[in-house]
Amino acid sequence: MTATRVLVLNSGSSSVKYQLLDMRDSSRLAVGLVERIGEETSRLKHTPLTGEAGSREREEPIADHEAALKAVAEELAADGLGLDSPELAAIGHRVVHGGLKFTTPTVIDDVVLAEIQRLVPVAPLHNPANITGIRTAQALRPDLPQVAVFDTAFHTTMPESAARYAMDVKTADEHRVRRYGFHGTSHAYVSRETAKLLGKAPEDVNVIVLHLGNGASASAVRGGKCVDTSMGLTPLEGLVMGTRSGDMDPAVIFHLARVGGMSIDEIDILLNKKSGLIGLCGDNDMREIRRRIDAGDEEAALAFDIYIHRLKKYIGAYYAVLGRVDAIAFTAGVGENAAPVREAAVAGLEELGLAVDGELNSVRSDEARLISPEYARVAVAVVPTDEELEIATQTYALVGDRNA
Ligand SMILES: Nc1ncnc2c1ncn2[C@@H]1O[C@H](COP(=O)(O)OP(=O)(O)O)[C@@H](O)[C@H]1O
Ligand SMILES: CC(=O)OP(=O)(O)O
Ligand SMILES: [Mg+2]
Repeated sequence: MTATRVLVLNSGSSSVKYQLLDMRDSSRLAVGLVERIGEETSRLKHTPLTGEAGSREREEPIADHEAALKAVAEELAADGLGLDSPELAAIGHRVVHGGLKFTTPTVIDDVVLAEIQRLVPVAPLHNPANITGIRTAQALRPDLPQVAVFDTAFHTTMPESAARYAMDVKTADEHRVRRYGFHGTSHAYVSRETAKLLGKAPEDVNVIVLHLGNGASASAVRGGKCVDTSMGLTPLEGLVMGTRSGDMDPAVIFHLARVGGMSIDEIDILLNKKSGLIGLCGDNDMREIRRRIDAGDEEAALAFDIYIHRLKKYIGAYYAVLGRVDAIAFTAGVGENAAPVREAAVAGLEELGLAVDGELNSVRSDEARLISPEYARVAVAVVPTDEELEIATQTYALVGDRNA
């Protein structure tokens, strides 16, 4: 039997998203999500897509990523899609930080795993979860190729002028301090899908991709290659996010330490987990923020305005970096669903050829679509991301033929 299935694991700081795909036609056999790992009650939502059965949910304490993955394996087995299947060709893992070493998907061995471990200090919320996911999957199927697909890989084409910070070169090099960028799998997929939507080859289009999830980043993509992105050494820089501050004067940190008496670890937690939208108004979910704004809540309205102001600055900056922009693509949870964010982000930018058609913008759909009016010089699009499909495609391209 030819093994044609790939299991994809996207382990986040407190969640695991997973998909089992059949790569003969890239169809999904099962999808699911484990949330609130390590909290009092965790939730596992599993959806088999092979038969008539609908989604199943489990609410129980799931202590860590190892327990989460074991629960996922049980759910898959209950549908006859267990990890012991001979049809499984590989397991693909999202790995957030790959430094400069990993520019392509990579079969994981001890050396690769050690390098991912070495990068934990620059992706403290993400790489540890990725490592646990890999180790647990290896224990469940030691015979299978495990492939790492790195968030940083797509950004390794950035020129030094965009990737380097303006600081002492020796210190920067010694500690590998530079812009790496993240969400690269999404930026790559969405920029390609945007070209497709325009009926053009990726080489022929310049796109600004706005990946607005809980973590959020922007990228400038010229002819299919990333030339700048908003996240930096770590996923803290750039846009206002659900719980992360994004850009600020680095001296804020010295001030909080010297004058505020805070420790470095306290400041780290403050800026990564208690800032952004949640720090500004107590909520990090854009749905809740919009509901509060509609009810007249001024704190939520200011948080929204700060979020949009930053987003607009990046649109302007990347417009200038690219010189010519063919499309702006909104993606991820907020970008795909929050019409008011899309409308506000391009409001007033008609001189740049940017506009959003109110009616098109209000349509809800899972399809990639244009939301700019016919006359606009620059296409504005909503392009759903699919990091799991992209990871599965890259994984199977690397190891699929080993099994043929
Ligand atoms: N219908 C919706 N309207 C507005 N915002 C939404 C909607 N659905 C999801 N979101 C936003 O998307 C975010 C999650 O995005 P997602 O891309 O899944 O993030 P992550 O992968 O970082 O967990 C939520 O926190 C919420 O702010
Ligand atoms: C890198 C990053 O910020 O990822 P996420 O949005 O999944 O937190
Ligand atoms: Mg995400």
